[in-house]
Amino acid sequence: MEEQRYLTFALGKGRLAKQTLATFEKIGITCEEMKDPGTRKLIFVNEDLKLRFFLAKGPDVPTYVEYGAADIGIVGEDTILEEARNIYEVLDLGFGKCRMCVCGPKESKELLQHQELIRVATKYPRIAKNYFYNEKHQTVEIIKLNGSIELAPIVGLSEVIVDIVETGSTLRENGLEVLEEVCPLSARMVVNQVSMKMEYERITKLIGELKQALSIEG
Ligand SMILES: Nc1ncnc2c1ncn2[C@@H]1O[C@H](COP(=O)(O)OP(=O)(O)OP(=O)(O)O)[C@@H](O)[C@H]1O
Ligand SMILES: O=P(O)(O)OC[C@H]1O[C@H](OP(=O)(O)OP(=O)(O)O)[C@H](O)[C@@H]1O
Repeated sequence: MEEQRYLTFALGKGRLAKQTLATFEKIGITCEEMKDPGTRKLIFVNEDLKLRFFLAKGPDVPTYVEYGAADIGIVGEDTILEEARNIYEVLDLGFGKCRMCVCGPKESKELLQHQELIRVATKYPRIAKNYFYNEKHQTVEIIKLNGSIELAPIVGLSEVIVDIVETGSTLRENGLEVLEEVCPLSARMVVNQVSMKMEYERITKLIGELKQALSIEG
């Protein structure tokens, strides 16, 4: 019998990692070594199940999956939209829920309503551009930042931001508010296009098990 090849998973390192591992545990996929917070190891193997896991920066997950270095990835919908890679999005895992929003001081609401040429600071230039240009047909100046986005309107770098809102506490503590909602977000499973064909049975079985464990309909 032909030996089964390893299925490789790329998992986002940050906020989603813990829940992703907990979800896999529910369907009997464990990787104890990976849970060691002190480890500097980057890749983990489950010999029995013929699975490999690695942790990567969120925005790199779709890249690994597109090139086939990973068969499967778990990453936020925001990252999938921003990276726009050729990959299949196969499952909404239902955790990591948050919203992509246009935020700012309440005075900026009027600037949005009057379609003024405003500055928009964001870590997500593609999502921001799509929202303002294709959905709202508003010309804006997009300024790319890499973090602490809420600072931008406070220090006068931009009139608004496009950023993730979860509890809303970062906005509240900085005197900002949600002005418009761009889209809801959650963690997704993505699959390499060739792997989907070559490993169809294993991957669809995995999707079925995850759906059952997470009580996802359909
Ligand atoms: N409050 C939140 N802030 C940011 N992301 C959140 C939040 N709640 C859920 N998420 C989801 O979790 C994913 C991972 O978030 P995380 O902050 O760990 O990664 P990142 O923003 O890509 O990394 P980094 O903070 O290292 O730049 C996001 O892409 C998003 O889908
Ligand atoms: O609505 P909340 O629950 O307050 O969460 C939203 C905040 O969390 C994220 O920032 P993160 O902590 O990832 O830091 P960063 O801004 O440096 O990316 C996001 O960019 C918001 O700033």
